[in-house]
Amino acid sequence: MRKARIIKSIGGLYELIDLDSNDVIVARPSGKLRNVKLTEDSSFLKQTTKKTKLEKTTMQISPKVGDFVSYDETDENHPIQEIFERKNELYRPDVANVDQVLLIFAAKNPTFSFMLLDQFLVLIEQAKITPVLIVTKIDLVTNEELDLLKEKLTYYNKIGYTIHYVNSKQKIGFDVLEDLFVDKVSVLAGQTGAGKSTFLNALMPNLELKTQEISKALGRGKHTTRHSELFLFGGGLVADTPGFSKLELKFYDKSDLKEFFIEFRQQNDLCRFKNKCDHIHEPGCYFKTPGVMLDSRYENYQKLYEEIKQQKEKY
Ligand SMILES: Nc1nc2c(ncn2[C@@H]2O[C@H](COP(=O)(O)OP(=O)(O)OP(=O)(O)O)[C@@H](O)[C@H]2O)c(=O)[nH]1
Ligand SMILES: [Zn+2]
Repeated sequence: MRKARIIKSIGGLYELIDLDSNDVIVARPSGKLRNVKLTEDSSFLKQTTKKTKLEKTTMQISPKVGDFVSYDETDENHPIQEIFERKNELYRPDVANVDQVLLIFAAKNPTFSFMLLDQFLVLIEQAKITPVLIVTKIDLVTNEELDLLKEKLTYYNKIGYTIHYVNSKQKIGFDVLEDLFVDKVSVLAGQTGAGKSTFLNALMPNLELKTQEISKALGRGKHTTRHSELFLFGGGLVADTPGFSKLELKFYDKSDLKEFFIEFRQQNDLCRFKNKCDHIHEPGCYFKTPGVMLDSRYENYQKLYEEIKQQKEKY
């Protein structure tokens, strides 16, 4: 039995990369595949069996792109035997075990929106993936405007997010990005026109991806199915379609939102109400102290909280 990762699924067949040899293998799922062990902390399990007591459970899932699997190398069909536990999974694109979402945001054209950023971050945190913010088109703003933007974004550095600033046209800011993709599965996200494909193109000379593959890599091909694919890129893998195109926040309870604003999680002990606090109306809540949170970030939290509350009241 050998270990591999699925990079493509085509009509019941799978393309795998063998983890030891790096060979590309074509495989079928085997009849035995039905039983897959998922452990307690699998997000998949949590969603489906929220209220029941979680035990090591056996259930049927089908292989998908990004999955780590074992396959039988002695059989010519290379049947997939087992799918290993997923650390996370996305549905659009349909990829498991994503390491990072590269959030592509333009400094200008389209206008930088902090609300959009905070919404993206909630969704990415909810999916248990690491976001990396790439601010593109820094050549389109004045130095003063860029400094102002950077100053605000320092807050996001402070709470633990990585940010890079680039001009993809003149390839400025790319020297530190050489290892960005190495050994990772990446999904790009960002508004239309934010500069996703130009960014990948600017990385291309070092990373040897052909132009054709880039347009394919960003879903410019004729995708009629929901199939997805991972491309070798920069020593790692990149999903063929951008993620999080729909920015719909789904929450059962408004109190769940605070889990995905990471500063609440990190500094929870500083709020004297601890877990009982939604950091909204509670007088004396630490996070309402001026200067603790970036103003726009706290306001966006309040707005999103209200939105969830109102959605719920409709039903
Ligand atoms: N000046 C400048 N223009 C840029 C930069 N990055 C991208 N652009 C331009 O912005 C426009 C949109 O860039 P794309 O790379 O096509 O954006 P995208 O995110 O792939 O867009 P969609 O495919 O619609 O999702 C193009 O005209 C690019 O030339 C940059 O760093 N500086
Ligand atoms: Zn509080």
